Amino acid sequence: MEIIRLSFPYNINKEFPPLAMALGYFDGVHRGHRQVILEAKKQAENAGLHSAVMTFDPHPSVVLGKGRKHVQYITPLEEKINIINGLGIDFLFIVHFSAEFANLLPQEFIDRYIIGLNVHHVVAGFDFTYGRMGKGTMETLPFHSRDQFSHTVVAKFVQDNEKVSSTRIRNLLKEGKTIQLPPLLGKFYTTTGTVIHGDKRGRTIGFPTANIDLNEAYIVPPTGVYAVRMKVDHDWHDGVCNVGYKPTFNKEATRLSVEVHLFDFNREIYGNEVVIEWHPYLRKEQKFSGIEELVTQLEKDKQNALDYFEKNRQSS
Ligand SMILES: Cc1cc2nc3c(=O)[nH]c(=O)nc-3n(C[C@H](O)[C@H](O)[C@H](O)COP(=O)(O)O)c2cc1C
Ligand SMILES: Nc1ncnc2c1ncn2[C@@H]1O[C@H](COP(=O)(O)OP(=O)(O)OP(=O)(O)O)[C@@H](O)[C@H]1O
Repeated sequence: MEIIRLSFPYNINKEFPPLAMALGYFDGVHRGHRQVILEAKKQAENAGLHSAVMTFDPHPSVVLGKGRKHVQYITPLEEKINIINGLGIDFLFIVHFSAEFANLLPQEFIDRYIIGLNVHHVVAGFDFTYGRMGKGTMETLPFHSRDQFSHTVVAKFVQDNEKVSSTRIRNLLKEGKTIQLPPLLGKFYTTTGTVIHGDKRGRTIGFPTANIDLNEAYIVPPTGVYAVRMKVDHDWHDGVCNVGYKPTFNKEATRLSVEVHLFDFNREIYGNEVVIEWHPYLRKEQKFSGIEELVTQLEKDKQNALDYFEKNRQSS
């Protein structure tokens, strides 16, 4: 897949082959997004075009929102690129979303970013909008096309009678409902991070943990205990994760910690890049009266997670 970064105004001398292009922000590249992207791929195959996706970075809320500088994503740009690449797309256009770009008239956007890039077929979802204030819609697209391209509107993809959307997924994540995500996202939610040094208390209580410095571009699930899988090098391991402030030991909530206890693991992995895959939320983080009480609960957490993984291995 060839990646082309565009800003406003863009200045590239390259000529592109005729393209069938999917348009959208695509945070999460969820199952609704996949309908759109795979439709562009299908249209390209049927009409002898090259397949393309146009996405935007950063999130429009950074530019249009209330002074927000840092947005957290379901899939930060790097992961979005990897997933779209995995779908077998030929060209990925990443448009820098700036105030100037957002201010383009719908016709200007179409002339420069669609017709100007040799797009012969556009694919977008029923609710896609373009141009200043989102004034361009799938209804206005034929008019703005100047007969230079055809288009396909992808119908609403729903789950439980509700549109699958990035907003819905973000809201579930923020409520810790990680187990409800796979039917929407098409996979479990994952985040990347680096293993850092912790207080080294875990190993003394029989629960060694890997402390993870999460890549801050990801949305962090809320505090609490989760069943997780963690990828170390190329292997996945089952475990339990605590997101929180360890109130049993810390008087004040200082820095949020994310620590993972893996069941079948005793290697030194400081500095490793890992991936955490988030399975069900198990319970709230609590302040225990002492180590003994904490350890009793950790044993229960471990058993609950083991039961969950065992059950799911049987059913899959
Ligand atoms: C599955 C799991 C659940 C945990 N739950 C709590 C909790 O409810 N309250 C708490 O204070 N600490 C909790 N912890 C954090 C432990 O206190 C912590 O792992 C231990 O103090 C070791 O910390 P260290 O790795 O910084 O040395 C939990 C840790 C794990 C792995
Ligand atoms: N459930 C869906 N069914 C069909 N098309 C969809 C669906 N969700 C998004 N799309 C389309 O995919 C493209 C990318 O959409 P966008 O990035 O705005 O995602 P979204 O999930 O609708 O996000 P948000 O919740 O932020 O509105 C657009 O063309 C949009 O119309």
